[in-house]
Parts: sequence; C-alpha cells; structure tokens
Amino acid sequence: MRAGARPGRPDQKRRPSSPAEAPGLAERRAAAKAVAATLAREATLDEALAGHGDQPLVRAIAVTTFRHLGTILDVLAERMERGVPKEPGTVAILATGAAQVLFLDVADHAAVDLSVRLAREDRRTQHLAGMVNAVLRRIAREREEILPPLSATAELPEWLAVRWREAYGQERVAAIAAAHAGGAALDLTAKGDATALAESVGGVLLPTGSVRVLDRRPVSELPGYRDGTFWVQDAAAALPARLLRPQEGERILDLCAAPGGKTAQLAAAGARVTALDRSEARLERLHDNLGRLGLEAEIVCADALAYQEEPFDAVLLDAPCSATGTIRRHPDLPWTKSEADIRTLAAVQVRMLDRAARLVRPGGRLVYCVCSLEPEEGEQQVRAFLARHADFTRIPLAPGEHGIAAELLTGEGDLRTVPDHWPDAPGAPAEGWRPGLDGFYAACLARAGSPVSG
Ligand SMILES: C[S@@+](CC[C@H](N)C(=O)[O-])C[C@H]1O[C@@H](n2cnc3c(N)ncnc32)[C@H](O)[C@@H]1O
Repeated sequence: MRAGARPGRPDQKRRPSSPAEAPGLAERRAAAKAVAATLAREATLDEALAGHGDQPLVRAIAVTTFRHLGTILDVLAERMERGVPKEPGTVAILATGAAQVLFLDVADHAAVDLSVRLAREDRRTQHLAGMVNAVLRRIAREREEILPPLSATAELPEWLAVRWREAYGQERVAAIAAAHAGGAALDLTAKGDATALAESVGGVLLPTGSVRVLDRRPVSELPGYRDGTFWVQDAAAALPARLLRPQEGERILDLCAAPGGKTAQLAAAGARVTALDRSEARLERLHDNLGRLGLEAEIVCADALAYQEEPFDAVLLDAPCSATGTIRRHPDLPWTKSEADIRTLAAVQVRMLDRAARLVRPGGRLVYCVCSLEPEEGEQQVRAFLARHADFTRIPLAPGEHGIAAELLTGEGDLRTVPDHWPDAPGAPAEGWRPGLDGFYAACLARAGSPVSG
C-alpha cells in the first residue's frame, strides 16, 4: 500500500451522480455511509471519510453528527414513540439529517428531503421514509425550543460521562466536554530552533517547546514544511519524549512507534533509535515522515510483546490505548469504544509494560505514556507496574521542568494533561489563540543498577 494511504471500502467510493440525481444527494449519501460504517465499527471516521477530502460538506455533516450525537440521539428518542432504531444505516440517515437541521447552515427542506431520498433508495430503510420525513420536520419546527442552552456534557455517552465524573469530578467533565466542542489547535514540533520556527510560521512558542499555529493555513503551506523543519504533533503528545531526556548517541527503543512523531523527537536529539511497530502500513508512514525530516532510525516491524533484543539505554512505550484524550480530533471515539475495550486495552498494557521493562538496561529509563483519560490506562497502570517491579522507581517531575506547570502534573509527579488545559495562552496573551491540549498521561521510570554492573 502507498505510504499514507488508508484502507478504503469499495462502497465508500464516490458514485458519479447521475444527471437526474438531486443536487447535494451524493454528499448526504457519502456522509451517512461514513457515519453508518463508523457506528458499525467497520472503520474509524477518518478512514470512512478517506477519499472525500475534496468534499468539505461530507466531512462537515459527518463530523458535526458525531460531535453532537448525544444531543441528537436524545432529541430523536423524545420524538420517536418506539425509540431510535439500532441499525447503523437507519441511525445514520436520521442523525445526519438532524445534524443538518440543528447545527449546520443548511435549508431545512434540503436536509429533510435529501434524508428521505436516502431512506427510499435503500431497501432496508425504504419502509422508514415516512418516519424520517415526519421526525426531521418536527425537529425543524421545534428547533428554537430544542437548541439553547445546550449542555456540552450531554454530548458524551453516559458510560464515559459516568467514569469521568468519578475520575475528575463534575466540573472538570463539563470543561472537558466544552473543550471537545472547540476542536483542536495545530501544534508543531521543531526539528531544530523552536523560536525561529514560531517566528517563521507566525505562531506562539509554548513553554514546553512546541509551537502553536494561530492561523488556519494548510500545514503543507507553512514555510519550512518541504524542507522538513517541523512536524505536526499536539503539544501534549510532544511531552513524553522530552520526559525521556534522550541523549546524543544513546540507544533508544521506541516500542510502539508509528507514525513516528516521538521517534522523530528522539532521532532529532541525536539518539540511535530503533522504531518498532507491528503495523506495516503505519511504519511506511513513519519511514516517509522521517525521510521528509531528514532523520534516521532503524525500523522494525514486529509484535512488541514478542520482541527480544539487547537491553537499551532507554525505552519509550506509547502504548495502544482507548485514545479518549483525543476526542477533540476524533469525535466518533466515544461512540465506538466501550468499557470492555478499556479493560481489554489495560490488560494488553500490563503485558507491554512488563516486556518493555526487560528491554531497559540496568540504570536505564522507561517512559510509559497513553493518550487516554482513563486512570486504568494511566495512573493505575504505573502504580501496579511499580508494585510488580521492585527494580524500577519513578522519576517525578518537578513543576516547571520541561516548561510543564504544576497544573499538568499528578500528585506523584507524573504528567496528566486534559483537553481543557491552556484555555488562555500560557505566558503572554496571544491574538487568535486556540485553547486546549490532548489528554495524555506519562511517567518516567528508572531501572536500578548501572550499565557496568548489569
Ligand atoms: C499510540 S500509537 C503510537 C503513536 C506513535 N508513538 C507516535 O508518536 O507517532 C500506538 C501504536 O502501537 C502499535 N501497536 C499496537 N499493538 C502493538 C504490538 N503488539 N506491537 C507493536 N506495535 C503495536 C500500533 O500499530 C500503533 O501504531
């Protein structure tokens, strides 16, 4: 597969619209299909939307549907005597129709009429066309009473709201949900001088060393992109590699490396990096990314759980996780993950951490991180690891180290970022500031001993 290509599904390809087809129907069909495939867990929303990059309306409808799915499902349920059907194709037609009526600048008659046409053209939903018409018309009539004031927390599925209330409290959950609505900023990591990068792209140099872009130009149009002077990486995602303190010439293993944001940081610091991942397609992206940046790493396609090698000076484990810290970018996540997924992932993380520990030389360092807000995948995981491995201790972060303020640290000195961090520009006010950080957890651990004694 070409590097960067995503697996497509034949039925997601754009059909040429026939001369008789109503204007805008092809876009609604593509959006509803992408939403249905995502709800059915056949693809992530990004994968389902691949191939529609030149159709902003398709993306806008699908993304808006997921951003407001909590409200939309409540609104539908209140207006459907028998409840909202479960079949993903039907939910997608109703939900994309409601998203247009409630949240997008689309004429009601177009939103309703095209949704009804979509229902009619599929034999599984033909019989529901009348119901789609009635429900969406009613939502359009009642829009004024439905809309203000909306609670951001209502956009979260109940299972996630409940567990976050327990972990973070009601106030923080409301702030996180509000941050989801705003989407994510564009952050860059500089290969070299971050101050010069901030100046050249007209961005803000963040205290942690990343650069936040203030305008909305496409990345490839930013000065220095072609020359490989930076890569896109959320400011929180850039912190775990900093916690590892990579040194020139050190052998470092990046254990779940693709597509390579953290590998690039380690290589740019002069470390000799082994970048391991089990996904060949994602490693191709890593290879291409390093190529653009003029950086090098040994690339290994293998299962981390079976990998054996001479122990390294340091290991970075960016473990596969529920990714609930990245909902600003992936609004479909809460609707396609479950508590069971978190339990399954947490069990894999235990095994990965134990494997990673064996790959750290005596006296070496291990950084564990996840882009998840779930304590089972973060704080609890490291506490349990330290209880299992008496030869490892935590290296706590002091407030201010790496530019990380106390509010981004746990009581134990680990990193814990949440999407509502940095509502205002840290340091000086910045015009056009876009708030927020991905939710990340990271801990730096040291193995006892010295290289000589090992
Ligand atoms: C969170 S992503 C890594 C992101 C990457 N560190 C970066 O900064 O660009 C997790 C990665 O783990 C990989 N992965 C999942 N299970 C794995 C396994 N058993 N062995 C190796 N890689 C695995 C996935 O393919 C995925 O690329």
